[in-house]
Amino acid sequence: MLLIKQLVKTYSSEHQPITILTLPLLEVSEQQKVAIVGPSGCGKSTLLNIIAGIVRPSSGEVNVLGTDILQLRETRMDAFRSRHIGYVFQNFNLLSGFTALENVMFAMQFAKVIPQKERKARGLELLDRVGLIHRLNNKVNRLSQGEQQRVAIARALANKPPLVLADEPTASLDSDNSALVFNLLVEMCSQFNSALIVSTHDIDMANQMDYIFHLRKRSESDDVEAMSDVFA
Ligand SMILES: Nc1ncnc2c1ncn2[C@@H]1O[C@H](COP(=O)(O)OP(=O)(O)OP(=O)(O)O)[C@@H](O)[C@H]1O
Repeated sequence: MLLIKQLVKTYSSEHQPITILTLPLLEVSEQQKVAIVGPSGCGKSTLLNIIAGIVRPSSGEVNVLGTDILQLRETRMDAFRSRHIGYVFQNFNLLSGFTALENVMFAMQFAKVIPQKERKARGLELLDRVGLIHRLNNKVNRLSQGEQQRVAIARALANKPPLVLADEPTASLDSDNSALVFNLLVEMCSQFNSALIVSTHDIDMANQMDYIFHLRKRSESDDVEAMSDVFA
């Protein structure tokens, strides 16, 4: 389902390039649930954005569902993502001028995986599933933070994606909503047979996953060590 090999992400800075992520190997199988944990700045969001094809790595291999996504140009990557990957962001990333139902429907219209005549029924079913059937015609900017994240979960699962990514999906929520939203995300991925990769600082949430992947924050001494390996 997902295979990452020898991944490196480097950003250029004023003085010298800074490597913020190195990842020799990460493999996720179908329907597996994986937590990515690590200190702030270790590259969790960057890793998820690389898997989603939003950020390009400096080197390495990223294979999603048998496709080498680094070979896809931007428009083909957008189409691939919309069909195969659901993404739940920390700050929801909903279209604020539109209703809950419209947000879910737009995802289906763009991907064209769900036949047109089934889209409305599926949107209603998903919003019912996340407990928002009474809010479906409300503009999302009028919804509470927890409600907005539940719309985002419904949208992420709208196209029955085999892979769902979630970047600290409960970071903007209070503790009651956090548990509710996280459990909903996990349950819905199980229900729709989607693999889930979630970055989180919350160890209780990470412990609910099948596997915890620890990312270490890189330090300047890592680069010095790497340089001395090269010159050894
Ligand atoms: N476009 C960019 N240009 C330069 N540096 C960047 C860029 N994007 C991210 N970084 C740096 O890369 C590092 C990793 O960032 P990232 O957001 O992936 O970390 P994170 O583990 O998700 O952090 P947090 O837990 O705080 O959200 C940080 O030091 C960040 O400043």
